[in-house]
Amino acid sequence: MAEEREVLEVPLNGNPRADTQGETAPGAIPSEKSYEFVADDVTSNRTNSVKRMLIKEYRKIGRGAFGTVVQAYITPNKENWYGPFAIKKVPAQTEYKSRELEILRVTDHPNIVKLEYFFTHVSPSDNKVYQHLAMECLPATLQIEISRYAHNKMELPLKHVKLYSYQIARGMLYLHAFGICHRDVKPSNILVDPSSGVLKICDFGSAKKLEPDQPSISYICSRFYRAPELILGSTQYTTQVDIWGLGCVIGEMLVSKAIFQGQEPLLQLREIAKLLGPPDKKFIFFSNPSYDGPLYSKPLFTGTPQSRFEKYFGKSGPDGIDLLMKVLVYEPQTRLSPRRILAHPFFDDLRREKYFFPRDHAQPVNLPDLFNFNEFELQILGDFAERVKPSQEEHSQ
Ligand SMILES: Nc1ncnc2c1ncn2[C@@H]1O[C@H](COP(=O)(O)OP(=O)(O)OP(=O)(O)O)[C@@H](O)[C@H]1O
Repeated sequence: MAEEREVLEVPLNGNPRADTQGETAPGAIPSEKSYEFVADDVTSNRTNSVKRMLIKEYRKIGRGAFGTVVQAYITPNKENWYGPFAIKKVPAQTEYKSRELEILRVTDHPNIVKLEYFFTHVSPSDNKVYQHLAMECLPATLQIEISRYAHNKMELPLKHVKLYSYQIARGMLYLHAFGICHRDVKPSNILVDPSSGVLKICDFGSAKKLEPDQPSISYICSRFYRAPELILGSTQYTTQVDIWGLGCVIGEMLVSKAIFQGQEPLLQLREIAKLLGPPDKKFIFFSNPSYDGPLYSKPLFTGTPQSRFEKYFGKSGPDGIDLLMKVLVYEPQTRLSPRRILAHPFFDDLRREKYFFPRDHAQPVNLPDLFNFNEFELQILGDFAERVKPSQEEHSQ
């Protein structure tokens, strides 16, 4: 999947070359305090070449359950600095290969974070070996972006919701075509550049290539974003668990808070039933024949699910409500597929108008390229390609 590309040598204060797509612009190395070390076996993910490199780490930009993420620059000769990168450090696995590295090595897509280098290094603080994944660095996560608006008692503008939702779905179209299920879709695992509108899915630490008829553990995914079949304990789930996560993320962008906030794992299903209505007994049985938890079979609201969706997500308009009602569906096989999501009228604005207003910008900015599909994506889209792409007329506006 990943194309071989020429190694990128970006001069420290120079402009990145025009063909440096995916490489972060260098800028000047910050003068703040840094931690430096030499790594002997830095592999370039683009060329597979292995070099001894000097790494300069600046600041911690993320912390997860398993490791930390730092901003860093890398050089083979102290003259040409590459970066900034986000280096994710996780304890090196000795007994089995890291799935995150395996997946990032083969993925190559505008909406999937790009791995540039990887290496192992012994941490001086605990003498343990850590795997280092040096990825392109984006300025924010969707969680940060949502909370910036919420802080000012605002919600993300609808155009931004569309722009971000579309790119998540496009990333999923690509991943799911390979059977890769992310399994931890949530706003803090979605990177964004709010000034350009570019979005990339990150954190493949829980991801797995699902094989038909092979069971997978159900205890994955952060609680608020877990698909109903995972809550019920299904071990035969599909990549559609990510589509549920996408629905939760779209809802969260609209209302500035997680839409299903179960205080305990099984109460999560109750939160879902408050919007969707009671889950069907057949669905529960198919998800897990030995499920013996609460069924929430009594309606928790009066009126129709449609009226609930309208009440929760009225801001998204009829198209947004229609999309959410087709994504937040109990039965995974009925949930929309990524290509049907991309073709949904909710995204027609993106096909019609080529600009958006980033936060705090009075002037419009061009949308990132949302329709530069490669041959592989066109193949997966099939007949849908014409519905997803802007029509020639719209394009020339
Ligand atoms: N490429 C990147 N660019 C900028 N920030 C990043 C990047 N990758 C990760 N981060 C930051 O680091 C945080 C943690 O990264 P990541 O989710 O990959 O680690 P994790 O240990 O799996 O975390 P968790 O346990 O929360 O899922 C992200 O939420 C984000 O804030």
